[in-house]
Amino acid sequence: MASEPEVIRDKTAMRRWSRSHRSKGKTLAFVPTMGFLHEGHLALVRAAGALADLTVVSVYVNPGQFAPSEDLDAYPADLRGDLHKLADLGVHAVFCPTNLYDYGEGGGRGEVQARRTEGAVGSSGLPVSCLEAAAGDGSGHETWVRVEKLERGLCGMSRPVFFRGVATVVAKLFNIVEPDIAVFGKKDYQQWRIICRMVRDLDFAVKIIGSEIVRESDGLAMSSRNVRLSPEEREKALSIYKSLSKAKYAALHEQSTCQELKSLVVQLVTEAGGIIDYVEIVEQESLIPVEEINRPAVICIAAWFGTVRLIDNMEINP
Ligand SMILES: Nc1ncnc2c1ncn2[C@@H]1O[C@H](COP(=O)(O)OP(=O)(O)OP(=O)(O)O)[C@@H](O)[C@H]1O
Ligand SMILES: CC(C)(CO)[C@@H](O)C(=O)[O-]
Ligand code: BAL
Repeated sequence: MASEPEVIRDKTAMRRWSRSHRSKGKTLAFVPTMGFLHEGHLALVRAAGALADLTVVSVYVNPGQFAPSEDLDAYPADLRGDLHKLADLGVHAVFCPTNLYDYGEGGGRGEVQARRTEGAVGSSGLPVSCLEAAAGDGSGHETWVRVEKLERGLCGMSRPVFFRGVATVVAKLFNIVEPDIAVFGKKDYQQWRIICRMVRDLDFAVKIIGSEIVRESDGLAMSSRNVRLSPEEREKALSIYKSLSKAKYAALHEQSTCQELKSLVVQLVTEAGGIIDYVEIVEQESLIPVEEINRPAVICIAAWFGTVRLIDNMEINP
């Protein structure tokens, strides 16, 4: 039986753990997560395990990437279950920080929720996340990492504080864990590209690996949020995978235009009962919208089923 991972809650202790192993010449692979782990996460952990001597997984639901109107308080959690799964995979340390932001976090998600303000823009006119809402607008944390162009489109349109929150917390986690390698899922395609760009632009000494999307046997992309779908919504949500697959086929075999491909996805998901947030076809690296698929592209979607917003994508390599 694999030994239990060390559970580290304090950021100074995490850095100490990492440095003590690195000083002995060990390499470290890191998988940041928000917990409630499923096979998609575990695939990243296995990939990480094959790439370095030691694997660290973080479990942290980051208030800095949720707007007050979003689903921070509804985000599922099961730390005990997560630790069992990670022990089975031989993970060495699990970082569940309680003091990542030294202020404003108080009792965690409950306290953030209790002091939450409405909307995503504070009195200063600047975007406000649940982290700022909890600390009092304008006080506490004020340094944000922004990947300015890549964060604008796709999920950045409807989640205005999301990517600055993700880039900032990942920068903090990299500074604390000091990994050699970090693994991200391509399910969150824009997030993966943003982290690659941040690492390049800010010279983080971390190699970023993008890991393929893991799907349920019927094609639905695994996501912690799937647990919040009713059985009927779960069935309807399959339209995402089905429509992306049809669009990819049409792109490769029927010379359809991007407009036709996007309309096809919108139509199939809407007919199934989903509410479209966006459907876009973009270049794989720059995420710039394309009119024609004559170079590597990716078709990205976000859609609501009931109160659950799901994202998915499919790469198209002509
Ligand atoms: N189905 C999947 N396939 C591959 N990677 C995944 C999958 N689901 C999540 N990941 C990756 O796991 C990491 C942690 O993601 P996170 O904890 O937010 O899980 P999640 O399932 O994406 O949750 P949600 O979408 O509900 O926020 C991210 O790099 C994400 O891309
Ligand atoms: C990368 C991440 C752990 C940052 O909070 C989160 O956005 C996620 O789980 O994808
Ligand atoms: N997987 C991305 C985390 C989020 O949606 O907040």
